[in-house]
Amino acid sequence: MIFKGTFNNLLRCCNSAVIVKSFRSLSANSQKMSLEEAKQVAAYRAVDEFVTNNCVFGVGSGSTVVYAVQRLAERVETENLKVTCVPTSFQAKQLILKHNLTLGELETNPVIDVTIDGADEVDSKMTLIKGGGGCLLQEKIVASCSKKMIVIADYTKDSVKLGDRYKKGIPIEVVPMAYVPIRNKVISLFGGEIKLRSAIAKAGPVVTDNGNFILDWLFTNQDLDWKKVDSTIKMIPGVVEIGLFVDMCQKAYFGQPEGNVVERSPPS
Ligand SMILES: O=C(CO)[C@H](O)[C@H](O)COP(=O)(O)O
Repeated sequence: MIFKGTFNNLLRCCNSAVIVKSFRSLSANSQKMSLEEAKQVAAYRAVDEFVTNNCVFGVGSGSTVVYAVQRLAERVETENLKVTCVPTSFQAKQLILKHNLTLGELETNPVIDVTIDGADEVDSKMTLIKGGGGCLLQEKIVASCSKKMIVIADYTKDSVKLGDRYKKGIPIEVVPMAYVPIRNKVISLFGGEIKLRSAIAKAGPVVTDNGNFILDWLFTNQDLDWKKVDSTIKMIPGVVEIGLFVDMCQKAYFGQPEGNVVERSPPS
C-alpha cells in the first residue's frame, strides 16, 4: 500500500516533469515559429510594395532575405515579371540561382532600383547595424548604388538606440594583416572591446566572401555620433568597411508576433 502510494507520487512527479519539459520545448518552438513568421510577413510586404516589372533588384543577405527571394520568385512566375537581381553575397547569389531568377551584376547594372535587405538592429533614426552574417561590404556597396534601400526584419531588431537589443557589437571588415592595429585604434578612439570573429565549423577566424577578417566591436557608449564613427573608422588603414549604415535606409518593415507589420521611415 505504502509502496503503491509512493509509486503513484513518483509517477505524478515524473509526469509533471515531462509535461513541463514538453511545454518548454513547445513554447521554444512556437517562439521560433513566430520569429520566422514575423520575418516572412515583413519580407512579403516589402517585395509586394517595391518590386515592379523591369526593375533591377538588390538582393540582401541573411535568413529574412530568403523569404523575400521566395516571394519574388512567386511573383515573377505568376505575374510574368522581368526582374534583374544583383546579389550582395555568395548566399544571395545562390538564392537567385536556386529560384531561377535573372542574375545581374554591378558592372552591367550600376544603378539598382531597390534593394531589400535584413539588419541586425535598427534604431529610432534608422541607423542600422549590419554584418551579423559577415556580408556587410557587398551589402553596403549594393545599398549605395540603390535608389531605395528597404530593411526587412522581425520585431527583435527594432530598437531605440543601437546596442539596446543587438549585443554582438558592430562588425568591421578588415584586411587580415591589420587586425591588431585596427583593434587597438578603434578602442583608443571610441572605447569598448573588440573580438576577432571566430568560425564555427573551422578552426580560426571567419574569412569573408572578400577574403577578409571580421572584428566585432562591442561599444559601450550608445550615444556616439554614428555618422562620425562610421567615417572615422573607415579612414583607418586596413579597414575595408564597417557595418554601420547611416542615412542609407528609406523604410523598415518589422514583422510582429501577431502577424502584422510595423513600418518605419526616417525622421524628417
Ligand atoms: O547584415 C546581414 C548579413 O551580413 C544580415 O542582413 C543581418 O545579419 C540580418 O540577418 P537575418 O535576416 O538572418 O536576421
